[in-house]
Amino acid sequence: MPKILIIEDEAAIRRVLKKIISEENETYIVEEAEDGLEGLEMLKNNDFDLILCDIKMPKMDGVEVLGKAKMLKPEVPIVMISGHGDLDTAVNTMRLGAFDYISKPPDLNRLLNTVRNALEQKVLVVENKLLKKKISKNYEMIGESEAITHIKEIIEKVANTDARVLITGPNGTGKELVAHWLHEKSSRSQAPLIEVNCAAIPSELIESELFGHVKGSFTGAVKDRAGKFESANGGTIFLDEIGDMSLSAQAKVLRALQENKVARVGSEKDISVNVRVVAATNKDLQKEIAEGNFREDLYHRLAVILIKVPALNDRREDIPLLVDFFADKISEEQGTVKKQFSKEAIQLLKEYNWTGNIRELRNVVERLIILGEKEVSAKDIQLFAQK
Ligand SMILES: Nc1ncnc2c1ncn2[C@@H]1O[C@H](COP(=O)(O)OP(=O)(O)OP(=O)(O)O)[C@@H](O)[C@H]1O
Repeated sequence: MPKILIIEDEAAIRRVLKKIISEENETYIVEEAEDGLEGLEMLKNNDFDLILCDIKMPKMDGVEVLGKAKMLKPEVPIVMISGHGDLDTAVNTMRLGAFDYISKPPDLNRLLNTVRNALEQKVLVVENKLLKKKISKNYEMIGESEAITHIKEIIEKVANTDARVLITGPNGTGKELVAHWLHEKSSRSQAPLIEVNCAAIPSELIESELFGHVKGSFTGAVKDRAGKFESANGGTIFLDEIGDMSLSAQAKVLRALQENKVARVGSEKDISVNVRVVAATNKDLQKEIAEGNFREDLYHRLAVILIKVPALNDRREDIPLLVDFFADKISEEQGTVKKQFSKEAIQLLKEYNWTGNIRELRNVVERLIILGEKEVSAKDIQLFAQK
């Protein structure tokens, strides 16, 4: 059922809007906020499908509410309500991402049409996003820096072998991307790539997750179950965050790598598997070995080929390409015209003090696209950097 939020300080207008909308369709759920602050608070805590927002309001005006709401939930369409004096502002808000505007006093037909269209578009945007996520091979590796070129060369060379690969690098630098490329470019690409996030699985469950179990082998093992190694048979297993794996699980993985065999928890029977192993970690495994947290023999088994993915700050020359790539993707996802970034803006992004995580760059590009003018300028970036 579509949920609509009206942010409007005049109680009389709120009442009229609510009455018209609720009477039009009884499945519409209409909620009200008296000012922008209250509206944003409600938006934070609830999922709305549409917002109607007045422009002139005390505490926080509608334009500011629009900017903040777009940052919080970019997919929710916002229709501005304009009074006599702020028609120009209303027109301008469309450039800031408003879906449409209506004038006070609201014209019944125009209001209902706008509400219908906005709700339809919301459904489309969300569906589109989901589809894109599903079908897009989200694994394009952007970059022409020396470091990225070197990584691409290694991938080309080793993808089609069964050599084990250990990928290291800080969080969010593209380790998972490298693993996907290795799989996609290998002769195993028709078989599955099975990912296991070793840090996310409690240590007492990791063995059963990786190797499976037989019914009754522990409380909760209600039936036989195959593990990830078996599921990945013929393909690749990607052991992400391997530096976080317990020592006892490491011993089991070592055996699987040495013998290409696994045994389900609670069973004596060995099962042969043909799996290529790719692992990744953001930890310094040499240090973990020195501290007794990681098995040296396992390290040597895993790190036949070592790929080090650099942090974003060590490959700043790729930032313009990445910004362009993300701007493309974001406009595609939002169904809007791609925004350009001025040369000066790109330069500032190149010099920005990043944490190194590429997700941060993507988020910043998305925010700038939503809040910036037709072309994102150096001023937009300076304003952003002050916050
Ligand atoms: N070279 C690149 N080109 C395009 N996108 C990239 C690139 N590197 C990373 N990304 C994107 O950045 C995000 C983080 O990448 P990824 O998940 O591969 O990093 P990670 O190192 O595995 O992260 P974590 O350590 O958090 O698991 C993803 O959305 C990915 O698509």
